[in-house]
Amino acid sequence: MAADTGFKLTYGTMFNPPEELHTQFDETLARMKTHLGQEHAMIIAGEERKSAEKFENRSPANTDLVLGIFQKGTIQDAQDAVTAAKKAFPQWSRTPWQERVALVRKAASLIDQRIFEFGVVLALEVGKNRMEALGDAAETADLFRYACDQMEANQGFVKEMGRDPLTGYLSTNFSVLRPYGVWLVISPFNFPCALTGGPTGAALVAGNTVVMKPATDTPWTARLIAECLRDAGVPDGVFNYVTGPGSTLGQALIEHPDVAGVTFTGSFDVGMRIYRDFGSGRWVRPAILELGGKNPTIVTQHADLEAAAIGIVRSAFGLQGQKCSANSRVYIHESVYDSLVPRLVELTNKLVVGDPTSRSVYLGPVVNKSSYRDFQNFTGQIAAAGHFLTGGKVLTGGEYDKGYFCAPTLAELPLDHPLWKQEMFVPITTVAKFKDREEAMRMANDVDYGLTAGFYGAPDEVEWFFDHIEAGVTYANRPQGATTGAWPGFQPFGGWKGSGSSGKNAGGLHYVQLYMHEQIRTLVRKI
Ligand SMILES: NC(=O)c1ccc[n+]([C@@H]2O[C@H](COP(=O)([O-])OP(=O)(O)OC[C@H]3O[C@@H](n4cnc5c(N)ncnc54)[C@H](O)[C@@H]3O)[C@@H](O)[C@H]2O)c1
Ligand SMILES: N[C@@H](CCC=O)C(=O)O
Repeated sequence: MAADTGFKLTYGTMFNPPEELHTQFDETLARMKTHLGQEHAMIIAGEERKSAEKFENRSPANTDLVLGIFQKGTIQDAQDAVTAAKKAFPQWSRTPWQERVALVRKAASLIDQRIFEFGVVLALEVGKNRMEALGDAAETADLFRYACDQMEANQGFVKEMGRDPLTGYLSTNFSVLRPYGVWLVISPFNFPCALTGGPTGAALVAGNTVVMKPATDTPWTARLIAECLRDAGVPDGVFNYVTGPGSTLGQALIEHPDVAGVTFTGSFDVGMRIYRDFGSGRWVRPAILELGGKNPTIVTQHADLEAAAIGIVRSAFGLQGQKCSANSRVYIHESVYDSLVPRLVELTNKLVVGDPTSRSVYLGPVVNKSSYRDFQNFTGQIAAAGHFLTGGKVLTGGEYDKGYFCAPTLAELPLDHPLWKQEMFVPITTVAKFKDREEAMRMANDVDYGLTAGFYGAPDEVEWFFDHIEAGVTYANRPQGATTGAWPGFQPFGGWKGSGSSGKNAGGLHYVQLYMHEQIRTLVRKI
């Protein structure tokens, strides 16, 4: 991104982008706004596929605005997509891994070339602010490249093992990682680029063929990924893009016996159901599940409170609290509570809420009416049991009346309230004080989730935090985000406990291997 400026966009660097990036975003937005509302087909076996029923993709910032018309894919479409992927598998899996790497790298470059188009689509259909939107697209290209780098660093995962200590024979052994077959990728609305593209890139590089199904709220971003793969020259049928409801199309894909593996990213409840349904096949198949979070931050009396305040507010309210990594619980040492909380409130009150494509806006709308109602329900519960430090209301009047806008909300709540353990996925964060850090750690770990966690304290407290916290991605003393903002190759992303099934993080050293099973090849020759 903006190579001539030397700027590398990550979620850590996105707060100070070069001016050129804004200019290009604005130009692309103006151009794209003139032809919204077009119809987009699915792609099955390399062909554009339309279905009888359609659905509208509307902007959550302005529900009058129809962004595009998408296909309500049927069970037949699901079957056709799996058939196409199955047919393409033998040739793709036998394509030398170096050629697969070259094609996926080319697709990554095409994402880079279209990055502002991706950014505009992500801002319009998800409601991401422009930097979050561009970040999601840039992360996707880097996830593609990271999977390619891993294939190369491991020479395609063909490794010679020990030779058997036999007399009169030469017995060689090789470990070879090989693809499974048809891989299903089901993605959530909140990172429709990285969480559709990341698993797809890894699955393809490994030699699987793919069926990708995005969330109903975010079909457009996934269509752009499909176009980049197609335009890079990935053969017909190797990837297939279908759109439609999870409960029908998604379920049909999960139940299809020819699907060899799945990566599902989404809520705990849907993920666990998929895990059980997928487990009812004829044999055990790999299911990579990336699920929800209830991410804590602990602030001790030795913390840099300004760094803590900035990091917490960024992670609590970035993307309207709709990140699996969002900082939804904050535990603060009682001696610094009265210093830190007013600063959290002050920074929260400065956040601009509005049209996510506007440069000054930090919080766009929540994604749909259901999330808007969730916010009203949760704030109702908080009003009854605790109290708001700031926020607590949906926003109305003017442009707010057309979309799903909510005030970023900080609240105090009794520690035995169920909302301390439930993922809310809206811009609400609860804060509480603690007396000693062991108590804070107990509370931090006392949830079913274990995705990300943050800590602010003295350097000699940091190892204690890392050693005791139960989470897959952990950050200490980080103003760029207390619990959010992982980047491939820097902070591979994945969860423990109810937050993830594989124990290996995306964009990391052990990820692409999840898309392959091992074959040991022993060859004996008499000598
Ligand atoms: N751990 C992670 O890396 C990670 C990342 C992003 C989001 N998430 C989680 O995702 C959730 C938010 O996303 P969401 O609201 O889109 O999640 P969701 O669970 O409602 O939906 C996720 C996907 O599953 C599909 N789906 C729904 N029912 C299905 C079924 N029966 N069969 C097959 N597919 C089905 C949906 O259409 C969508 O594509 C949050 O819980 C968040 O924490 C986790
Ligand atoms: N990878 C993102 C979160 C993705 C989940 O929603 C982060 O690190 O903040």
